[in-house]
Amino acid sequence: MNYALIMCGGSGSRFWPKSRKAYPKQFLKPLGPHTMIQSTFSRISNLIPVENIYVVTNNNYVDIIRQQLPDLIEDNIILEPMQKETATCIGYSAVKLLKKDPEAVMIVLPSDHHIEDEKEFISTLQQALLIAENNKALITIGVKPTRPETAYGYIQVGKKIDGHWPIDTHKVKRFTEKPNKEKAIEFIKDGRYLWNSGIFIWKASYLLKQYKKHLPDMYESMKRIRDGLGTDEEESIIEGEYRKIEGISIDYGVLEKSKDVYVIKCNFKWDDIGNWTAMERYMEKDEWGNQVKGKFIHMDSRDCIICGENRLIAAIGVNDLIVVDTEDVLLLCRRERDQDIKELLNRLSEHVEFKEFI
Ligand SMILES: Nc1nc2c(ncn2[C@@H]2O[C@H](COP(=O)(O)OP(=O)(O)OP(=O)(O)O)[C@@H](O)[C@H]2O)c(=O)[nH]1
Ligand SMILES: O=P(O)(O)O[C@H]1O[C@H](CO)[C@@H](O)[C@H](O)[C@@H]1O
Repeated sequence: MNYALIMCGGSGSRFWPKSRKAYPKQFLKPLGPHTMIQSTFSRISNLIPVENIYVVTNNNYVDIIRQQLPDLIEDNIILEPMQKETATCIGYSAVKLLKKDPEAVMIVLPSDHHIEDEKEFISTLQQALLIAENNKALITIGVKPTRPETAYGYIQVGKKIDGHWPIDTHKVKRFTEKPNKEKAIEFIKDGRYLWNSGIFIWKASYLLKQYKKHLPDMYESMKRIRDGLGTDEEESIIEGEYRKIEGISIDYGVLEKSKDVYVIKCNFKWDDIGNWTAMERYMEKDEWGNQVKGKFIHMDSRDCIICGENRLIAAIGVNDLIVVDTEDVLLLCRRERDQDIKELLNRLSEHVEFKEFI
């Protein structure tokens, strides 16, 4: 059977200070009337019946999820004892699904994507499910790149698959997660690369075989978790294994290493609302190139992203700044350094007196 797994345990640090550890970006509405997790859930429920939609998260977010997704089945919340990156949350979820259904095919979805043309999205995933069900394939959805973004994975597209696959599918020649700027520019010039959308389709059993090969320690942990499911020690076994696991993302852990990765190019509009500069694609520019939400007055200030709340933001002669104002935190960041917000939060966490602001 087919299942959807929505990953919803991240803290959205690059979207700080609007996104906070206690209330991360997937629960916010940066682009419209619904929160990002609500849009993700309603989009996929057009393909996967609600009984088969799962959300993997941790205890911090359960109440928000229940409140924001009233249609999500209570038992379909998979709880991680701590955050250990995407390979861990996907592997653990695969083990849980396999316990219920040894033939489970899973669609893995982040909860912070913006997608337009939902019909095309559903139709692409439908075809991908058919391929994954019948082949030893890790399928990714690829996006035509438009800029040398360093926050994404890059897929070098290889040979087209001949045979009876229901949609144009290519072998992935090489997968490079988050290249540096130089490499990203090279990939864009080359023209044979796609971005990795972060949406994956595979058989849960086949994915775990790949863990055995490429993440053997994690695989052993997953086996012990599997054996513990349904026993009195289930909770403590899961927690113990999670403590031991060295967290890694699915991209570095499996996709960069595996020889069985395939890509389907998407024909729907896709975006990752991962950081503040993502907002520039959705905010109008004034004649100075400033993009403004909230109350803003300026003299001679250009190309700034301004996100205010209640206070008036006033600027004189500043350029290329991201300004995000909230009730208790004001962020000032040069535009090209917005990925560094993650590092800033690491530094914040070293100061006990600033803990409440994370
Ligand atoms: N359950 C679970 N979800 C995760 C984990 N890490 C990331 N996610 C989710 O996976 C998706 C993609 O992750 P990222 O874009 O890296 O999101 P993030 O970690 O919240 O954001 P940054 O802190 O800015 O990197 C988001 O929907 C996250 O909520 C994890 O360890 N467990
Ligand atoms: O967790 P991150 O940092 O958002 O990166 C993941 O998602 C990107 C697309 O959103 C992908 O491009 C990456 O390859 C990766 O899967």
